[in-house]
Amino acid sequence: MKSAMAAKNERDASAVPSRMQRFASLVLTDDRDQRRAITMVLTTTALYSVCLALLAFGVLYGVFPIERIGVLALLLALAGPVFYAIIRSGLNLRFSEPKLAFPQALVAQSMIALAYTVCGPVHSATIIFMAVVTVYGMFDMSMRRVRLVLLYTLAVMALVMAWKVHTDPQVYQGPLEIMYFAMMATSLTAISLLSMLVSKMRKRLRSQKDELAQALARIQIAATHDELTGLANRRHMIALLGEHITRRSRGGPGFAVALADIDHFKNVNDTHGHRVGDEALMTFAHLARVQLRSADLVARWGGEEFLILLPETNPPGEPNRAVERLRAALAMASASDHVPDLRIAFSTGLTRYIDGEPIDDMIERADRALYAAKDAGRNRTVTV
Ligand SMILES: Nc1nc2c(ncn2[C@@H]2O[C@H](COP(=O)(O)OP(=O)(O)OP(=O)(O)O)[C@@H](O)[C@H]2O)c(=O)[nH]1
Repeated sequence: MKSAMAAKNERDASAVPSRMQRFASLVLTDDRDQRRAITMVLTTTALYSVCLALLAFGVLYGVFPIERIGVLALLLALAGPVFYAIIRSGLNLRFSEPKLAFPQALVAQSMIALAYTVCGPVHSATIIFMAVVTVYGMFDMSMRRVRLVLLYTLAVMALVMAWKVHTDPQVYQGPLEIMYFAMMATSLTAISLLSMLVSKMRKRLRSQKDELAQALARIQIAATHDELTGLANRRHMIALLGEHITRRSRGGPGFAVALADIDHFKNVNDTHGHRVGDEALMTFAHLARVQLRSADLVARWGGEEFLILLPETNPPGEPNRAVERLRAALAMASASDHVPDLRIAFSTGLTRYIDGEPIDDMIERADRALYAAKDAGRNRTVTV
């Protein structure tokens, strides 16, 4: 069996980030979205490195002279680090699309167009990289931006091809260039259409995810709150009491509970109707929120009964004062807009939590105190 010390050391070790994690934090940052953006830049940088290696290979075997590819090589070497620096510094967060997929796609297509003009006999092979860029954009660009990148690419390539046919007809032969352009336009348009479909699907998925999150939040509120008064419900209050008991067992503050029951509530319903009765319950809930301390928690325990959790804060006796403040406020306030003269009062059973006792024992004691308050003439607090 592991010693307590060994287990503690293990826990401590897992809390300290490993060297690898620290390196990843440094290079990729700890922000999830920024990490995704940087990962994309690093991937394209790797692709640019492969292109640089291919250029070096071409120069080495005399496919094209070194002076012709100088500018392209410089751009390929700079593009990745420049985008990395922009994103790593957080400058990208100022833009509407922080991943910078759109400008990166435009830069990539421009470099490929440049490669097309300098790669001599292998120029037609560079077109394939344009398809790669379009596929990349699929996951991060809106439909509008995919369309813009396509139009930009086709326009630039039409100009580049026409210019090369005119200035270097030996290598860039008119009929062949027309065929290359047609093949490129067809494949890029097809990929862009697919890209737009994916973009549409992503948008739909995102809105469904948002709707689900909202529905979940609504369900959580419905499961923990009372519909009429908006107060915590009995189930939620039991969970809150459990949390306070756990905190207390770990040396946290003590607390008291007050079980409050509206006096002669049946009369309110019988005399003025259920709707006015509901309004009276809402008035109680509203004033409880306003009059109790911010740390106090109120729940509708059932019917016209409410449970107030009163954490013990200095000075002692404060819980009782909070309840009496609520009593005084209710005595002054109209309980219903429909019956302006209607006032409601309540009786309270108040008790402190005794360390180690089960929740039910404390509630039972508060209930007994509540009955004693009713027996003693109502509209008062009995503390046990
Ligand atoms: N309008 C309304 N009435 C409710 C609701 N829940 C419970 N009640 C009513 O609350 C009344 C409770 O009546 P009783 O238990 O006899 O208590 P009481 O009339 O307040 O008498 P004491 O507690 O002895 O002062 C019943 O008439 C219930 O119908 C509710 O959500 N809305």
